[in-house]
Amino acid sequence: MSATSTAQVLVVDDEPDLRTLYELTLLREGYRVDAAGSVAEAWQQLEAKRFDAVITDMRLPDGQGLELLQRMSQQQRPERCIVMTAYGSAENAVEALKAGAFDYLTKPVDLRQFRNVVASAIQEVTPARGRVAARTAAPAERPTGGDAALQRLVGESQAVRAVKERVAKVARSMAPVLVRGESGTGKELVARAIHACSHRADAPFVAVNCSAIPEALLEAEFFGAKKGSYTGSAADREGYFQAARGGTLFLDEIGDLPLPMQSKLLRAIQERQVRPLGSTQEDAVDVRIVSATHKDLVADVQAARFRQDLYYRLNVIEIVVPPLRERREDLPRLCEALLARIAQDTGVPAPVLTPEVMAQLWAHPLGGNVRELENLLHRAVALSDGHEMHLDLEPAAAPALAPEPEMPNDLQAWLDQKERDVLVKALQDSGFNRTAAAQRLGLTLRQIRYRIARLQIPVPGGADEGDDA
Ligand SMILES: Nc1ncnc2c1ncn2[C@@H]1O[C@H](COP(=O)(O)OP(=O)(O)OP(=O)(O)O)[C@@H](O)[C@H]1O
Repeated sequence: MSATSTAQVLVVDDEPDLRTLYELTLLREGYRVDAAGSVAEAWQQLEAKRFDAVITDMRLPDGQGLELLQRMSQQQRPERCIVMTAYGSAENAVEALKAGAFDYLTKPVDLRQFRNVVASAIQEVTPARGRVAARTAAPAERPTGGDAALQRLVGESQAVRAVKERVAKVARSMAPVLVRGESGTGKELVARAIHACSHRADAPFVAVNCSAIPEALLEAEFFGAKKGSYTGSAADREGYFQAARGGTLFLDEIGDLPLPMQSKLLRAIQERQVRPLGSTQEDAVDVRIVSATHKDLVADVQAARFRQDLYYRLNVIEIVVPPLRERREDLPRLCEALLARIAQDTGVPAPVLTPEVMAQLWAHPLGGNVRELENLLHRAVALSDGHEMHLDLEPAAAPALAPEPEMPNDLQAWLDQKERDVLVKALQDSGFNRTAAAQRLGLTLRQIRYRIARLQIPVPGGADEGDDA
């Protein structure tokens, strides 16, 4: 507590009474407090010194709190910024988080919440080592567990690197994150990495698969239940929100949450309080929400299957995890990492992955993404007779030639498909040696490259890479 007691806070509000109320509340917590009544005044103070946290009202006489926030982030100011928004203006809160606010509070501000939010903002700039050390060591602020979690996300493709950079960047705020991507792409790994890179890393990470919980139990599972509040509840029990206190709550398959539960979740997020089933009291909760879906939630919102306001709340920051077919260059690294993991789990040394097996994998559609790859390798290891590995793939690794239609109604598309099928087959047969495939089809290397690029056929190394010699 001694580190936080010297923390410096700047309060920006144009209403003198409220300003005094905030100042007194913070002084009582042992912070040093300065105050400003406008954007200009706040900026003057910020130019004169550094603070640990800035708390600003949204509407100020000479501008918006958001402007202050944007200016601070442009200048890479180290202060955590908390924004106070009018009740019901979800847009403002979301805007503020997107602009880099650490957190927001809705007015009228609940002082207990106010103290909690300021404390967690200050705690995050002031880890145990003390404030000065934390500041000078800004780039190392992320705990090393975060690096390990990022490394677990194997891949050096541009797409995966972008995901990792975004994870490291967004981990620091409280803003909710929605992770989108097909099944098996690694969304949960991303969520875990966000947690591990955040200052919540020492608190729990609670993963919930929303589609796996019977509807009747959802409320009790999420918010907890008092003894006897429903049939079979023999003791008080915590919900996920309480279990994740101080940490991260990962809501997987959020698109499968039934509408009534969506409303309850929205309320819990907005009010930061949950009421266990059968209880008269609300529990204050401090959790960061990371959710994930493989669905098109925008379409679900349009079809009234998903609440728009909840979508808006969850999707403050979006991370899209690309399917494996868009980052095939990661395959060798992924295979290596997955085989190492399998070897560790089974205690059986991993068999050698031959270039033939690699070519087979490369040509396989892998619609189930990394999870499918993992299963394939598991099976291959189990079936391998020792040294070399063999894959047991479905025969139709390449799309089979379609039966000839009587009359295509789009000739070009039909021809493209034919050409694609032939090229894929020739490439596969040659182990993805483009020179050999071209020769077989009577094309030059240049011609086959052009066709591969035009038809967007995924090949090892990409269509523009050099020769396959
Ligand atoms: N980039 C990666 N590096 C290493 N392993 C990965 C990677 N992506 C996914 N995996 C592994 O693939 C499996 C599936 O990943 P994960 O559960 O995170 O996917 P998901 O997108 O959450 O899937 P679902 O939508 O089906 O829940 C896990 O065993 C995970 O460890």
